[in-house]
Amino acid sequence: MNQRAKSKTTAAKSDEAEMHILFADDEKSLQEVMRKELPKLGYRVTICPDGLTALETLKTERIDCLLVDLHMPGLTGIEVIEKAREIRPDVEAIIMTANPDMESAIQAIEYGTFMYLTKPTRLSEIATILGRVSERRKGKRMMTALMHRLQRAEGQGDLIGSHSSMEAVRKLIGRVSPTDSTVLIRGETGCGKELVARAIHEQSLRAEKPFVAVNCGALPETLIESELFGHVKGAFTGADTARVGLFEVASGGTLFLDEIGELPLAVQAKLLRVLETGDIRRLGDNESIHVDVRIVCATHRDLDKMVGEQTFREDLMFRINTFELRVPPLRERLDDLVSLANHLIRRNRRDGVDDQLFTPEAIAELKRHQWPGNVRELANVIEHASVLCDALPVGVEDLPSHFNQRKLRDDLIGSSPMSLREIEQLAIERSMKRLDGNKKAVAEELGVSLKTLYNRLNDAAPADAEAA
Ligand SMILES: Nc1ncnc2c1ncn2[C@@H]1O[C@H](COP(=O)(O)OP(=O)(O)OP(=O)(O)O)[C@@H](O)[C@H]1O
Repeated sequence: MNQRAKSKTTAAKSDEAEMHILFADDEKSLQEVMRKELPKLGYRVTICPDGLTALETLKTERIDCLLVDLHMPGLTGIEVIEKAREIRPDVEAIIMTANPDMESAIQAIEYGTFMYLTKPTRLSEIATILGRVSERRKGKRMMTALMHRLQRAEGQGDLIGSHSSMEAVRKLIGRVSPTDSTVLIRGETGCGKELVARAIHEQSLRAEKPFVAVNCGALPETLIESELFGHVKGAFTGADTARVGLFEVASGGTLFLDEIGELPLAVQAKLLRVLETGDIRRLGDNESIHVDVRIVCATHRDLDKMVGEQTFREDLMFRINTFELRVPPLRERLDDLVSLANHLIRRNRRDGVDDQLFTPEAIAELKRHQWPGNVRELANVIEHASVLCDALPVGVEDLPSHFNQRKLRDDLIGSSPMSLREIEQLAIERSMKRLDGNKKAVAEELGVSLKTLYNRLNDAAPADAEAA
């Protein structure tokens, strides 16, 4: 075996010792070679003398990769792959044949075969190909893991809320999704504009194609153009390699331009041209490329006012607001707060009883808040609570300190008269209890220096404080 094959052997062993290969071939000598050599490459191997045995094995064993001969007794390699797709859709497949022909090669492509090899095949070549299969599987697994993490962080993408204003939003999404119209989503920060954009994409005919979101406000002005349209090598200082822009990445799908109001005027002009012609030009390129992308935009800014102030182009405004959709702020649909809070806590916690995830006091506190940061602010509050709360339901004491302070104020207003000193001691006691006696955190929460806190604790219990 050559050096390259050797290095692949090591990689396979460390990266994916468990890749299970089914080798099917009626040639005895090849069976023996594979039985001996594939384990040396770090793979598990099952040998089958014909296609039917291969199929039976596929039903009972967790096979990751098929390495099959084209012409075998019983079933051909192509037939094995075709049937394998029904049993294990994610199985990778490699065909080997001493008699290659165009028809079987085309069929192999149709069934998503990874490689069509002509015999005799060197072992080093097989080692390299299996290494690539292993890499591909690793990439797929990583992608699945990332998707899970993203879903855990962002939720399943369900649009929660049964308030009439949300029902209206849902209805509009249903109407506009199947069309290719450009949509402008308006709403305050954190109210769910991106979630609405995703819903439009998912209910559209483009659902299987990419949904690409770009925050126009988060990119430096110098980078926006190359980010959106791409650039050729050497287009500007630092452009060492060519880069594909997000318009091309989103090809066939939806491009979500978040915070469109932040786009500089020069880029607004270019965007307008792209929307009118469907053609983009990479920076530094003379050729244009036609792209088929649906545009959905969002903003929390007053674009009409910006048009009046000439910071947003009127013609672009007319182009993007073919269809407008307003997502209501959370304070206008507080009836949805409980279902949202329940949904959000389930991103982090599985324990507790479904309809008792918050105490009535905690819900009352949450409902009293004005939520300037909307659902995103609520999501942050709930995340905070889910970390602090030992066992559900979440109580007022698990909410961030400003909720507690409001509770303290209400308690004090309703209590019998107290001296200022008593009120101060009460506030300290509450914070000490809540923050497990962490004096630094207590001082921070109460907005006093650590020294002042120690003085007050000394005033209350000189002997204890000295001992501490
Ligand atoms: N109706 C909803 N149901 C469930 N989760 C929601 C809802 N609305 C918003 N969220 C959640 O709140 C967070 C903020 O939502 P999103 O990013 O869609 O808001 P946005 O309006 O696009 O924010 P920004 O203005 O900052 O871009 C996300 O975690 C999202 O999953």
